[in-house]
Amino acid sequence: MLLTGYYNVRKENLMNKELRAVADNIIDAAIKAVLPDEAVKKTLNDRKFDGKVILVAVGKAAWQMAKAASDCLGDRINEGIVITKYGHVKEPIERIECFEAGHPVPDENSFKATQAAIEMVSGLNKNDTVLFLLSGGGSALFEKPKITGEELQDITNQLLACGADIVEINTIRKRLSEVKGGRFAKLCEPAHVLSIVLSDILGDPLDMIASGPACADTTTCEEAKHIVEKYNLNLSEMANKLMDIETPKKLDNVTTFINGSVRELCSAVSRECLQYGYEPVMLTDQLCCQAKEAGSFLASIAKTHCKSGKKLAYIAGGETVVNITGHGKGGRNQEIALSAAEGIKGMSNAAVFSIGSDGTDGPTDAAGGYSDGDTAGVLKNKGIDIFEVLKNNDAYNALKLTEGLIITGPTGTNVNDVSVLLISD
Ligand SMILES: O=C(O)[C@H](O)CO
Repeated sequence: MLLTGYYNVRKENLMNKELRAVADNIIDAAIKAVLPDEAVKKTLNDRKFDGKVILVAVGKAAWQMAKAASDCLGDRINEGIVITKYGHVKEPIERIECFEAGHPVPDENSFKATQAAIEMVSGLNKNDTVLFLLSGGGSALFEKPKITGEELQDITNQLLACGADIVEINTIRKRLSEVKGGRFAKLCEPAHVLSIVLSDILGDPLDMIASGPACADTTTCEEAKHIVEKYNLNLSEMANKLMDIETPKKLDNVTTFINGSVRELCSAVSRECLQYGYEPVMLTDQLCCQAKEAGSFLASIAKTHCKSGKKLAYIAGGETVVNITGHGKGGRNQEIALSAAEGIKGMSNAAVFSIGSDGTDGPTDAAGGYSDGDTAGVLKNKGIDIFEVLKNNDAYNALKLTEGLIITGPTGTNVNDVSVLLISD
């Protein structure tokens, strides 16, 4: 079954149907290859548990990870809880209560579900295990704030708008929370926490992924206070005081396995490109520049190699950023595809696609975008200027007109983004 929505839409605007079909097939297969199921099962297979097993799964991939654990351990799991984003629970899982909650800003359901998880892990003893399945998105979904919910939402909005990176954002989040920065593992004591983590942060800093609820914190009060000052954050007296309280620096009850990251996504894309006869060239798995720059860069590579007579696939994994200057609709992957469109204009053998592996790019229903040599011309004929669209951050509406949106729905995984330039012979 194809995850991508391309086959459900009209295609007459697209010049290169073949490249689009290849792109869709690569995306479909690569996402399946980075679903967390096999990695979760591999970690759990043959593992012996003494006492109770309580499953707590948190993040955008929580349902998928919990389902894999449940398929593997069956009734060895006593009870459990899934806390994931709205629309991400696929079906009930036996013995496991599934909650959906707010992302990227936590909401009442995040708080309610987290309280239920805390109650589930309290009163356990030394022989019991908390099976903690963690993926990105967890910072918003898993939260019991030390300040009011309203203030936490306000500070989250300030952090998301001020240009702070995820490490800075999560350094602050940890101090405002009863569960982040290793505090959830403390709440599980004396039970053992077996933590399986899917990374959505470049370089896999364990204590930063979903703000590290079961990981000793490496950040300090000084760093937190510096971030407050740097971005001129508006904090209440209470929130300011919390910046002075240290998080756990050592945890004795946790074992952690990292089971997937953007490297696996890039490798999966690479393997799929080979299947279609495209020689893969891995540019980076640490892409972190402006989305627009990444798109222009891929287009420049196309200019150099489009006459090589070879089938080539240039792959860049990571997570780009968008500086919001307009009021349009879009996401970083859609901006990459659209900004590449101008540079590959008129090339009959080049296409660029870019997707978020979780299936959500920005606040849209698209996972990312696709453009080829025809995209810029189609938009021009409709009187649309790509530079103006990018200035207004409106890539979604432009790509919709060229049938360049890639729609997968929630995928069940979350290992950053991948962008690909395809050049056919
Ligand atoms: O939840 C979060 O904090 C981000 O997705 C990074 O892991």
